[in-house]
Amino acid sequence: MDGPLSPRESAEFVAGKSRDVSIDGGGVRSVAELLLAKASGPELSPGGWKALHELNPRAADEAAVSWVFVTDTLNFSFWSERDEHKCLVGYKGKTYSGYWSLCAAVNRALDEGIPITSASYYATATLDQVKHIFRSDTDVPMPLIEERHRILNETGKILLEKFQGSFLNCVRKSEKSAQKLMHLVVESFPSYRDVTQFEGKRISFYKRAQILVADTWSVLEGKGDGCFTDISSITMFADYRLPQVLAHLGALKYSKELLEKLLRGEMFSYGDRQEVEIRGCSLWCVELIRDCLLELIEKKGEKNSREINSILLDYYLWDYARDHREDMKGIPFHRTRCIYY
Ligand SMILES: Nc1nc2c(c(CN[C@H]3C=C[C@H](O)[C@@H]3O)cn2[C@@H]2O[C@H](COP(=O)(O)O)[C@@H](O)[C@H]2O)c(=O)[nH]1
Repeated sequence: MDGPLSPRESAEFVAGKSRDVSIDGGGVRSVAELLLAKASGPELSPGGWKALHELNPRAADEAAVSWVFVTDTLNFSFWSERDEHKCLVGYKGKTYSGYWSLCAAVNRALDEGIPITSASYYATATLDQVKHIFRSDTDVPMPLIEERHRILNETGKILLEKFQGSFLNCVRKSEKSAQKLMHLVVESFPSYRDVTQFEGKRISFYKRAQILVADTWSVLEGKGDGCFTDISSITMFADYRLPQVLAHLGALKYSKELLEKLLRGEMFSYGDRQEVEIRGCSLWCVELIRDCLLELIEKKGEKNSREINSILLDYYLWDYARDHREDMKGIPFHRTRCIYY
């Protein structure tokens, strides 16, 4: 059987048939103009991954790559039923929520001498050990902790069997191709298989596999084993924050019916038509924003020394969503509980 459409093909296909989500051309342009002002700044450069985020590894060695692998293996579903009542992790005097609570818990475990980034540890870690590592400072635990335990054991066992326990070995098998690495990850690790159906076609968004490739590129600073020749073929990562920020910025529009469902906080199942439309249109929207931004840079005559790609746009927009949480309160995010994003 043929594989699913690629994330980019899937997004174009979904956007072309979407009923409840649409992309606003004017909004796309205004986001591109917002990004143009940042095009030569640190936020839109690969170095921003380390410079702007204190929890990310400083090094570019095997341990740092292992850190990226374990965090991106668990990089899903942090939203809480009530935003004022959520999992929080205190680390080195700061309190972290959402995705950053995961990273803070990983760093806290390492400081406590727990080898959470070693496959030989997490392949057989018990549920109690995993609950301890990802413990919350509030009475709200990290969501899906049992699934996180199962995925850690499954992924650790496969990494030991197929790649001698080192994700860097998996990276090296990709021969510096981002696409080869993405497909090797999806073929090897079941929890990364973010694939569903839409209008009779098998489609993929591969959100965690793509962000894993992107974060590997970032932690290795685009050099050596991380010098992927086709890194710009990786698309944005179809999570639940990017749609929210794209709607907030006017680039994504929801039908009245869908907006009312979102505002009621209704749950969506992974693969529901409207959930797929939100993810697919968001992904396609960022592709259009990138195209528009590259045109604006061209027109400005600015020789853009660095290539702007969808990864850097995604990172920027995700960080923007974090920094503008208050302004975005009125724009809901879609609530799906799953292990894929
Ligand atoms: N599209 C996209 N989705 C991303 C990320 C990241 C973390 N990357 C950062 C790390 C280093 C880089 O510099 C990035 O700044 C997490 N997520 C997703 O968001 C959701 C969590 O959100 P909240 O509940 O607010 O913490 C959840 O689905 C998670 O999988 C990203 O970059 N892009």
